Amino acid sequence: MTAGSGAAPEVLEELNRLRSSIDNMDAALVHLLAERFKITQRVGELKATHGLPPADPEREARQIARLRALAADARLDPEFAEKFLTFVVAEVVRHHEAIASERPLAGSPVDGRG
Ligand SMILES: O=C(O)C(=O)C[C@]1(C(=O)O)C=C[C@@H](O)C=C1
Repeated sequence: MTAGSGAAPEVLEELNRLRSSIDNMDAALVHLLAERFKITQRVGELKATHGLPPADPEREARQIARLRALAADARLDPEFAEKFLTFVVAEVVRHHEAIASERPLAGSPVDGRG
């Protein structure tokens, strides 16, 4: 059964209005994430070039604490905010590791500059 079938027309209109806002927010989230990944791509290249480790657990701990506080203020479940950040950062670290495995270190004989 389709959501809302059999419901009054005004209920279906309200459902459609709400869904339209959800679609806008989902689009905004995708664009925000795409911009975040563009920046982390540059971070990954910087780290790989200079031999820095892909993950920084202390930075992550500070980000989690900050996001949990922001979530609580915004009445979003802090557990959910932490899970979301952890999920995103795990993907970023995976990208960082891939970049590091492809890219020579700055100053190494194969970096093309030495
Ligand atoms: O800030 C960094 O060092 C990053 O590589 C970015 C980032 C993030 O996505 O926010 C990813 C991995 C690190 O463990 C911490 C943070």
